[in-house]
Amino acid sequence: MSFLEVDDLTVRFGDTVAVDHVGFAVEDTGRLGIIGASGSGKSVTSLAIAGLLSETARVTGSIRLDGQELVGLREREYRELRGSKLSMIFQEPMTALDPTMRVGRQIAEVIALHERRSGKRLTVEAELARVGIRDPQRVGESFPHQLSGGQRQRALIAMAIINRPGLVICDEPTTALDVLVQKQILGLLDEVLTDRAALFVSHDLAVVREVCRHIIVMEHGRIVEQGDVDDVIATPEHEYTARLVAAARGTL
Ligand SMILES: Nc1ncnc2c1ncn2[C@@H]1O[C@H](COP(=O)(O)OP(=O)(O)OP(=O)(O)O)[C@@H](O)[C@H]1O
Repeated sequence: MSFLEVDDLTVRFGDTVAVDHVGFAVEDTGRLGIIGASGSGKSVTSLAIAGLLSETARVTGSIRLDGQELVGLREREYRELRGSKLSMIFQEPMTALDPTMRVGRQIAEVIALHERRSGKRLTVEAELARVGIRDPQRVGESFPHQLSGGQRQRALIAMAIINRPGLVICDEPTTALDVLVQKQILGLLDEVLTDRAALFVSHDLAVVREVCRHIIVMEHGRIVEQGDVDDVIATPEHEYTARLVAAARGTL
C-alpha cells in the first residue's frame, strides 16, 4: 500500500469536470510532480487531497492517505489531518501569512498545536533556523511585509513542516520568486522533503525536474502521460507533452 493512493478521482463544479477520473500513488518518501497548462486541473487535484475545495465542488472516487479514506471526511476531521498528517505550501506567501501578526507569533501558534498533540517542545528560532534563516530572532520579530519573498517562503515552509507531516503538497511554491531565490527555495524543499511524501504542482517542467523523479502530465482534467521525468522529457509520447517540453527548451 502506498502512502497516498488516489483512484478514479473526479471533481465537478456544476457541469464543469475539472478533474476527470485521475489516479496515481505516492510512496512514503516519494515525490510526484504534477505538470500541465493553466486550467488543466493540477490545483483542483491538490486541493481535493487537502480538503480545501469550495463547497460547490462535487468529489467522487477515492483518496487514501496512510490507509485512511479522505473523500467524504468532515471539515473537523480534515482540519485535524491538516494539522498532523498533511500540509500545503502555496505560491504566494504574502497571502498565506497573516499581514498583521509578527512571523514568530504565527509560527508559535503552529508550534503550540504541535506541542499539545506530541508533547514535544520546539522553539520558533530553531524552526526558522531549520529552514535556513540565518537571523531567526530578527525574522521572528518582523511582520511579513518587512521580509523578502524568499524569507517569507522559508517561514511558510517552516510552518508546513512543524508537525512533521507525512505528506506535503507544494502548489507552485516558487512561481512568485525571482530565479536566484527560486533555486535556493527548491534546494531547501529538496532537503526538507527528504523523509516524507510530496506532491509538487507546477506549470514549469524545469522546476519539477529539480525535485521530482516521477511526473504526471495533465490536460483538460485528465492524466495524459506519466513516468520518469527524464524519460518523459527525452521522449514525450503525448503531443501535448511534446509541446510542453518544446516550450521549456532552454530551461531544461
Ligand atoms: N471554484 C471553482 N468553481 C468553478 N470552476 C472551478 C473552480 N476552481 C477551479 N475551477 C475550474 O477547474 C478547472 C481546473 O482548474 P485548476 O485550478 O485545477 O487548473 P490548474 O491546472 O491548477 O491551473 P493554474 O496553473 O492556472 O492554477 C478550470 O477549468 C477551472 O476554471
